[in-house]
Amino acid sequence: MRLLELKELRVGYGEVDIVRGIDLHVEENEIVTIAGTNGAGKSTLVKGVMGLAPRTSGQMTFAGQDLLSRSAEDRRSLGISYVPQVANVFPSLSVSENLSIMGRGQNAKSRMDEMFSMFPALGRRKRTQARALSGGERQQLAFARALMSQPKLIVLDEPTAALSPALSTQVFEQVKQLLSMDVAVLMIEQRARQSLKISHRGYILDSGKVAMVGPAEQLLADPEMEELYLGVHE
Ligand SMILES: Nc1ncnc2c1ncn2[C@@H]1O[C@H](COP(=O)(O)OP(=O)(O)OP(=O)(O)O)[C@@H](O)[C@H]1O
Repeated sequence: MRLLELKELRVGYGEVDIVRGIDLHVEENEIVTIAGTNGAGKSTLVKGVMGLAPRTSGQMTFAGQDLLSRSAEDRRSLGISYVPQVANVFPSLSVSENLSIMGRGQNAKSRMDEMFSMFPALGRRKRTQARALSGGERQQLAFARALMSQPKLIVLDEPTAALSPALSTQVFEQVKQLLSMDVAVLMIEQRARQSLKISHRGYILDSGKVAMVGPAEQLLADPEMEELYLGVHE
């Protein structure tokens, strides 16, 4: 089933449209990469999806329900979780506290236990303040927080941005594992090659528009893609 569907989406600040008519979709249990040039509008696009941009127009549905008319909070309640690039954990709270404040209802405790089995490093550091975690552990905590509400789609803004190549490889492995939790992933990445390798499909943005789109293996094999959009960060 088609989860997220954007048609002719435009997102802007003030007078200017940064995202200028984008069609994009994410199916259930699919990993989709958004890559492209600096300033192409990748973060602005996902802020538009999450209801965090000042001006958004076009069509946007989630599991068939209109998103544009809903608040950011309602969008999360429908089953979309967002992991921003920065400020994605509370540094002064412990690992457990970071998770428990995201949990709702009676399932919160068992969901936390699931998170600790999925991310054993967090299970070993339950009482540690988030600010004392390593970069990789902090990113795991950000994922775990986003998963607490049992979303159907998780939106990641450059999850490997501040990480070494070795830690980035670990993060990509963890993103792949999310599929086993029945979660689809929409991920912005500068490390486009690595990201496409674990994705089903990709969208390459340039100046607020989709420059290239297709199955990940097709994009990886495309000489134009190689020349224009790959290789800078790898
Ligand atoms: N809050 C804002 N107000 C006005 N303009 C903004 C705002 N945030 C971003 N922009 C502008 O929107 C354009 C696209 O930014 P955006 O962060 O979406 O690009 P990006 O593709 O995610 O880039 P990067 O890969 O560098 O993170 C940039 O020209 C940026 O200056």
